[in-house]
Amino acid sequence: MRIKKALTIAGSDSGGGAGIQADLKTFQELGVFGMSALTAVTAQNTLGVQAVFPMTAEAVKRQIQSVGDDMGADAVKTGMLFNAEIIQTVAAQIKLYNWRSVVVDPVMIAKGGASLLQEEAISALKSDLLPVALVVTPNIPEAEVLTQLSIQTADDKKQAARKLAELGTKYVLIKGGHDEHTDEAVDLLYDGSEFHFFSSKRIQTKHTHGTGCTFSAAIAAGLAQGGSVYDAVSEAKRFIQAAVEDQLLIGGGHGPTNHWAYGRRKGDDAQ
Ligand SMILES: Nc1ncnc2c1ncn2[C@@H]1O[C@H](COP(=O)(O)OP(=O)(O)O)[C@@H](O)[C@H]1O
Ligand SMILES: Cc1ncc(COP(=O)(O)OP(=O)(O)O)c(N)n1
Repeated sequence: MRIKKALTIAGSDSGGGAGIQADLKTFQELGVFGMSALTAVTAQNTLGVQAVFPMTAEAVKRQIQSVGDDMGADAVKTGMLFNAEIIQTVAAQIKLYNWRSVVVDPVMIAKGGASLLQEEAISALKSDLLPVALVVTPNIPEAEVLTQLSIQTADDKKQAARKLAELGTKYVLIKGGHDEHTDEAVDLLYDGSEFHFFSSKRIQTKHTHGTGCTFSAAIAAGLAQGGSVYDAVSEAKRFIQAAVEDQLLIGGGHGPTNHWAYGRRKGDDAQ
């Protein structure tokens, strides 16, 4: 049996809801062997981020090389990268190993407001990382920062997606989790010529910690298994919907999503 493998390059969330922990749980649930290169350690729980300890760029590079030189990766996703030096190192390694199925989740700010990316690193994200991405998955505030556009309407999302595609990424997926005035959670995928909307019922809950990490990891898992971007996003949308719907109710703040829910539902459907 040749199992497919995915590498996450991201930060650690001690609370287990976001970051590397969410990514590895998602890979596991979707039948993909998960590997990791840690960019930062955060002391974090459902109440917020209490501290951030970045790794050196050299430490990040060495982890990626250990995976790349021996095991290889069928897909890669990036999450919290924290500073420009780490971003430049990660982009260079992606090029070196000629990894093509690359999902970039441009993580900037955690739900509680803590900064997970230094402001001066945004230009490196645009100039170095987005050109090597197959898919970039900003939420609305991240898309606004990256494009300097205000995003209120579906047309604004389309304009922002076009502008992001000009930076070199092949597919742009603008997530609608922050669009809280609608009853739906609508994500927009742009493939360079056409727009596709992925819509689901918005769940009224505060337990959405790690939705972005989980969603982008699920897309990477689909790509690792050889699926198209459209199919990977479709399945990731079903995965995140189930994970938000079947609440775990852990912690006193924004609790983590349920990474088991999708697999359990599929198991139930098969019976
Ligand atoms: N309350 C919700 N109900 C259903 N889906 C949601 C909800 N919140 C977020 N999502 C979905 O989770 C995914 C991640 O979106 P988002 O929360 O915008 O990302 P981030 O965590 O990066 O801010 C998207 O597919 C979005 O539509
Ligand atoms: C270590 C780490 N990485 C990323 C995030 C942000 O995760 P995200 O999925 O965007 O979820 P919220 O922070 O919005 O809940 C994080 N918090 N920690």
